[in-house]
Amino acid sequence: MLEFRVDQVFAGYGAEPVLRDLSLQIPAGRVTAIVGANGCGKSTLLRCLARLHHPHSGRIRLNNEDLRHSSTADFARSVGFLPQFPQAPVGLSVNALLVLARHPHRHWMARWSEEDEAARREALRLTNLSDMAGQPLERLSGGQRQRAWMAMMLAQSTPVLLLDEPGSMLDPGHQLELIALLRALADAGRTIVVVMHDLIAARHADWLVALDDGRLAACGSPTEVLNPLLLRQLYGIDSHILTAPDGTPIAVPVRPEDWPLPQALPLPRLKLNAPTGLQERHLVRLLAVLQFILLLDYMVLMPLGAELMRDFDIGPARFGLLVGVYTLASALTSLVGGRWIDCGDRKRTLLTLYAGFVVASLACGLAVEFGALLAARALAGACAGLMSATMMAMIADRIEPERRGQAIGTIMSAFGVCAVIGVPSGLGLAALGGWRIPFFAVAALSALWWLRLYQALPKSPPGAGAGRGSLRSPALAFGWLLSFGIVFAGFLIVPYLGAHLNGTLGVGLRDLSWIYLCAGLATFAAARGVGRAVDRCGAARVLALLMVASMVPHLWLTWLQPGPLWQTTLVFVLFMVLTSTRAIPASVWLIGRVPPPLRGRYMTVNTASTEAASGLAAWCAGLMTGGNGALLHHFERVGWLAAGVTFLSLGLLAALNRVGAATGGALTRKPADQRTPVCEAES
Ligand SMILES: Nc1ncnc2c1ncn2[C@@H]1O[C@H](COP(=O)(O)OP(=O)(O)OP(=O)(O)O)[C@@H](O)[C@H]1O
Repeated sequence: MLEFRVDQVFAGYGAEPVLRDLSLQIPAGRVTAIVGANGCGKSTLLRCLARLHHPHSGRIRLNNEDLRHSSTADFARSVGFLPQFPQAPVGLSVNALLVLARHPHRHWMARWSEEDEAARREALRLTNLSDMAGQPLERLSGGQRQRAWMAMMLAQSTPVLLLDEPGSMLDPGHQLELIALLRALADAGRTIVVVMHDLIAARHADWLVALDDGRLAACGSPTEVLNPLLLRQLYGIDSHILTAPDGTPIAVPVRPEDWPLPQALPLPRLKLNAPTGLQERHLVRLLAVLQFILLLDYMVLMPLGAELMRDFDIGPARFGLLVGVYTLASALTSLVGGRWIDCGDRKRTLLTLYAGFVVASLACGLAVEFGALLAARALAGACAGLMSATMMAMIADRIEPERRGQAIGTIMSAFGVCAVIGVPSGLGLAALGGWRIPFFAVAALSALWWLRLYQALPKSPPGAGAGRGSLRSPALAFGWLLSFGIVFAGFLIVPYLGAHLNGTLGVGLRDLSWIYLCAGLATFAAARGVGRAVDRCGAARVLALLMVASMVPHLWLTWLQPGPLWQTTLVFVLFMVLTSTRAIPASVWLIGRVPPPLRGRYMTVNTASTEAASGLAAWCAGLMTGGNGALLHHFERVGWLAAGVTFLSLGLLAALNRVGAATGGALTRKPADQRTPVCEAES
């Protein structure tokens, strides 16, 4: 058995020594671990023991023989050295490495002996590499490669092994295997010296050598050496020393309280002013105006509710039908037309639908009886539903996920602009010339914007809509259900706001314009903020927050009794802001869960789902409120229902998020053809 003695060694790479006056003993037939902070000289000491680095002064002896005087061949047969970062030529197999390892034992003319073969097999067996013997090293993982180098050390059959961090890349199982192997080798009489950082593994050594800045800080058994004072000296850390079941000490490092926390600079935020940002902003602006016109057509009807009910002599239920038919038609055509939307160029599709919408708006203004108005609203809804889905698909095709919140926020801020400028101007026109004027105005505006889109809207990127695949996934279907719930809750109340404010709360048409103005301004500001928050904090988190908050005005507004105008305005604004901005995180969240090839069709069905929700909600609320003329009854019940549906939707969101996270993990293991078509889920 061989032991090392190191006497007053100074060693280093320049004028300043790394090892300073180092004296220590490395016992024979034992496992000795060298520990210490980065750069304290552990590898330098190991290289000195391996005769690869010569001390400036002092001496190192192996069994009383000065290393400087031992023969190279004898030393190679006695001491094996595994450096921290061993290198091998490309293509060298594990087997070839083991053949090289036997070199010191073979005469240059000698054939591969039985002894060599036995050493090779034994090395492969002990490192669990028999199956990989033919593999080139570069095809092995980091840990497998480390085991191959360990096999090389074993094949050398030297009585001394010097190992520099041999287990740094091993998994816990292979690390335990390595420790057991080192123990077995030491028990069989070999002297093992191993550099390690793992203080938990270090407890398995027989002997610890602790270096501090090139000097010996301590040596002895792990129980003697591992103590908080020494660890503080070596690493500047606090520690707890626990006792393992086998009685050995486990050092648990603890970050000292006085250490300053590292501060990382935040990543620069991606802005829309990148080269592609110009095109993106252009597209977003074009679609935002289009969204404004669609919303104007839809929203202007609601504050005209009281007037329409009086003019056509209909109750809230039939007015609910008037609102609902738009959304139901939109839902039906979205269901039927999904595949068509994905087939051709999206610009052409959008313009075709938009032409139908212009005709429908005109027909609304011209309607002389309730049936004609109903049919015109149905046509407008049918076109608008497919247009919304096409717009969302265009956004998804062209705008990166990290900027979608802002893009969709901008498009949806059209709601605020619509409430600020559109609806009050529409109502102003209605106050001057009756309810038909706003529809004529919408038709004229639509015709103008049709021309602008024809001229400026970019064509869809090649293959953007050519998606194949199945939408039949529970995860996707529940996404639609979530959209349904969110929209259903809002639209139980939204269509009756005009009637509620005007009929029940006694707000005049002029005041109504002001209230819509305030709500529009607030929504406009909030939509853009919510879009930015979505990009920064994640869509699911923002959506959950808005859903919880929106339950308050759902109840408050529907319970509200006639009172001061400021109070009505406040509740109304709160309601509009919290209810309408929920659509921003909801859309971003949904789009993010759908693989790109399925987006167009998915969003069409989603539009169908939301339109069906708004139509059904308007109809349900109409039935619940009953009453005659413009007066609503039991509107507070609608508020309770809205809050309840929001609460259930919140639960669904939480469940989907959990399932999404689990599915995301499963995606990597399932074969491609079995994958659930959910590509990303937010935490
Ligand atoms: N080839 C070299 N040339 C010059 N300086 C070197 C060389 N190798 C190591 N050093 C220096 O010697 C010092 C000790 O290095 P050494 O590799 O022995 O540290 P170590 O304790 O093994 O560190 P680690 O835990 O990070 O592996 C370091 O400051 C290092 O910069």
